Amino acid sequence: MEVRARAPGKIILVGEHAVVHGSAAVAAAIDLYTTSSISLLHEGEDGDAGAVELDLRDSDLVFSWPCSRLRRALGEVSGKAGAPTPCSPDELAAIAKLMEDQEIPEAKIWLSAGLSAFLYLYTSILGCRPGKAVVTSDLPIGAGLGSSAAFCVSMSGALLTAAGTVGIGGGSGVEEWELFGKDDLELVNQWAFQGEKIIHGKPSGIDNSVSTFGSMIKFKKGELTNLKSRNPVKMLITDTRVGRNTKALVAGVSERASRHPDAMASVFHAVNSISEELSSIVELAAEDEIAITSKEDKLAELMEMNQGLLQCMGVSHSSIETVLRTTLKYSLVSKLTGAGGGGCVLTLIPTLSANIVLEKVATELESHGFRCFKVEVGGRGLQVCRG
Ligand SMILES: Nc1ncnc2c1ncn2[C@@H]1O[C@H](COP(=O)(O)OP(=O)(O)OP(=O)(O)O)[C@@H](O)[C@H]1O
Ligand SMILES: C[C@@](O)(CCO)CC(=O)[O-]
Ligand SMILES: [Mg+2]
Repeated sequence: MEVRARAPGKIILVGEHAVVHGSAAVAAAIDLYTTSSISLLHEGEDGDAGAVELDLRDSDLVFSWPCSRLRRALGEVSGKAGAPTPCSPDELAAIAKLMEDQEIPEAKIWLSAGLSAFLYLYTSILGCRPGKAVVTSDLPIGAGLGSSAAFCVSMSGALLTAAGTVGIGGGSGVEEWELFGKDDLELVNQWAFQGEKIIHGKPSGIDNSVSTFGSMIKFKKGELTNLKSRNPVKMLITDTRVGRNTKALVAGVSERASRHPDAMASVFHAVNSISEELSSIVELAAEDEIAITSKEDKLAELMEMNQGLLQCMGVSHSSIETVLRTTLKYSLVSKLTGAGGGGCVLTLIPTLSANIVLEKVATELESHGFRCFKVEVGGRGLQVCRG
């Protein structure tokens, strides 16, 4: 039987990078998903132990590891029902060796981090038994919208469901997306975090948490607060199409922080204040204590301040600056989202802004070779379907 799980990408409204260093950040799920499916296969009758296959549909690439090869490299891992054990350096080294068997095209070498996270999650949860995973995604990969987290959350959700560790009903025979209970979501989130560690190095956990639980959240030092938002914010997203890598950008900010500890501590402190203020504005607006236009003016100013501090951290990019300058011509405020260094930029769309302005700004941005799209913010997290 096939199990499918889908997990959303995210935007970070304020607080990226500083959140890795203990500041608060605010993030929200978006309506673009990564879907992972798992089908368990039977071992062959002629002593053939079968294989673990990963089909990355969007990249048109299929990877396969014979189970006998996995057992030789990783030992007799039997799969684990409970909380995850972090991937040890020895296990990581064995997984890196298994990557060498695969022919990853040079232009897609960045996929190896995702493949390593997959092998860790698959073998840790299901052991070295044969099976087939298929992944598709609406998200641009490596562009700041949490593609790595959506990959790890959807894969962990599908694997744990296939293992029978987390549960949804037997299914009504009609294909429909179902939600997990809170304890099951917590478990999926813990596994996804371990996968994110393989891809990001030192993740804060904000991306996998918002992808798992959905909605809009404040996140600080592993603690998550749900932010009720009655009038969801509207955002235009511009993908600069400049490739970047979250692991390298996070490491770069940490290096800057060790070169200038006092100055960077002040930057992180300022970001924390911005995130705290933004989350209380979102909550006040939900209770009708503040008018929508006043809320949007404040959000815009806080996002602008956060962008300045992200420049201080060294994670802006000339393509991001081009988006900022272009949207400012139309009195719209923007900031990078996710790890920066290229990738995606958010532009706050005020409720009263005219469609014609949006069309003009999007046309001008696209004339620079960027790609613009609108997203719904604050929707559902992980969902599962037994096909
Ligand atoms: N659908 C997918 N299939 C395979 N690998 C994926 C997929 N989505 C993400 N990945 C892995 O995650 C990596 C991108 O993660 P990275 O953290 O750098 O960017 P992001 O998650 O899109 O942005 P951010 O972390 O800033 O939100 C890819 O290089 C790949 O290894
Ligand atoms: C840059 C970062 O803050 C967000 C990436 O979406 C990294 C993290 O928190 O893990
Ligand atoms: Mg990521």
